[in-house]
Amino acid sequence: MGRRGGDEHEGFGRPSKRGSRPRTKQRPEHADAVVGFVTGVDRGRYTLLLDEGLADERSVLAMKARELSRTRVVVGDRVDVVGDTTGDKDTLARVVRIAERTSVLRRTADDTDPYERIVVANADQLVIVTALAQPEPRTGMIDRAAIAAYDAGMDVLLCLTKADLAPADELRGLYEPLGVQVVVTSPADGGASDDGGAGGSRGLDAASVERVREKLQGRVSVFLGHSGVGKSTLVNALVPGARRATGHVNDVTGRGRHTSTSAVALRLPDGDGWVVDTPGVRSLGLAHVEVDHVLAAFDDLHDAAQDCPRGCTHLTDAPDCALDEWIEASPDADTRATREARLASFRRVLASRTASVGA
Ligand SMILES: Nc1nc2c(ncn2[C@@H]2O[C@H](COP(=O)(O)OP(=O)(O)OP(=O)(O)O)[C@@H](O)[C@H]2O)c(=O)[nH]1
Ligand SMILES: [Zn+2]
Repeated sequence: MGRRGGDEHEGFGRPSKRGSRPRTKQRPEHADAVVGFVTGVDRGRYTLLLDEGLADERSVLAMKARELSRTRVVVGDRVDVVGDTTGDKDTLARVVRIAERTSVLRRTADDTDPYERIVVANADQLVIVTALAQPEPRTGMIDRAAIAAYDAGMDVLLCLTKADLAPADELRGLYEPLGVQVVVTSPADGGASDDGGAGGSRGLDAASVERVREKLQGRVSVFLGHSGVGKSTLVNALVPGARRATGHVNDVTGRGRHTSTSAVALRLPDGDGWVVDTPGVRSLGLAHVEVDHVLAAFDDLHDAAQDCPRGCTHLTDAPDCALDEWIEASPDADTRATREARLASFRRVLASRTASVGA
C-alpha cells in the first residue's frame, strides 16, 4: 500500500481494492451492535442515521468508545453502535467499530504538510462547484480538486453555476476530454437574483437543478466550492430544508455565514443519494497524492503508461514518457486528436499538483 498505514490519527491505511481488513478491534460483546451512517461530526459527538430507509429510521447522537479514541470517525463512515440507540432526547450511544471504507477523501493543510486529514469517507464522487463568473473560475483550483478526487478513487462532477453571467464552453473543453462530467446551472428566469445578491431568494432554474440531481442518484457526493460560487444556493435547491446559509454576513449576529466548519451529510429528498457539504474546506492540500493513484483513474492512460521509465512524472517534459508514444501510435487522425486533447487535459491537471496553491 505504500502509505503511512500506521498513522495513529487515522487508524487505517488506504483502503485496498484487494480487501485488506480494517484494524478495528473486534469485540465479541458487541455482537448486538447496530449499523449507523455518520451524517455529522461536532466536537466529539457523532450524529448517526440508524435503520436507514426502514420504519424505525432515526437519528442518534453518539460518542466514540474508548477503544476508538485514536481513530478518526468522519462523515460518510458506516459504524457499529451499541448502548442506547433509541435516539431519544438526552441519550448517547457508543460507536464501537468502523466499517472498511470504500474511499477516503483526504487533504493536507498545504502541499508541504505531511499531516493528512480525512475529509469524508465512502464518497463516490466529488462535485466541484465553480461559478462561470463572480467569482471568476480558477482552473488551478478545479484541477487540484480533481486530483484529490482521482487519488481517492472518486469520480468528478464539475458543476458550473451562474450560467446567466458567462458561457460554459471553454471550461467544458478543458475537462470533458478527461471524462469529467459537466453540469451547468442557472437562476430561475435566467436572470440574476433581484435581492441585491443577498441570498438568491428567487432560486435556481428547476431544470438545471434536476440535471444535477440526476447525477447524484444512489451516490454519496461531496460538494466542494470556493466562497461565493453558489454552492449553498445549489445545495438548498437539491435538498429542500437543508438551510445552508447563503449570501452575506448575518445581520443579526454580525458573524460570518458559516460558524460550523465540519462536513455534514444531507439526504436527497427521494432518499436515494447523499449530498455532503463541506463548508470549512476551501482548498485541498495535495502532499499525500501519489501520481500512480491518479493515473489509475484513467484506464487507457494507465495502460499506456506501463512502458514509462521508472519514476516517470508523465508530465510534458518527462523524458521517454510512454504517453507520448501512445499519441504517435494513434490508428487515425480522429483518434489522435481525441488522445491529444485527453493527454493535454490530464497533464494540465496533474501539473497542478505541484503548482503553487491558488494558481
Ligand atoms: N447571478 C447568479 N447569482 C447566483 C447564482 N447562484 C447563486 N448566486 C448568488 O451568488 C451568491 C453566493 O451564493 P451562495 O450560495 O451563498 O455561495 P456559496 O458558494 O455557498 O458561498 P459561501 O456562502 O461563502 O460558502 C449569492 O448572492 C447568490 O444569490 C446564479 O446562478 N446566478
Ligand atoms: Zn510517463
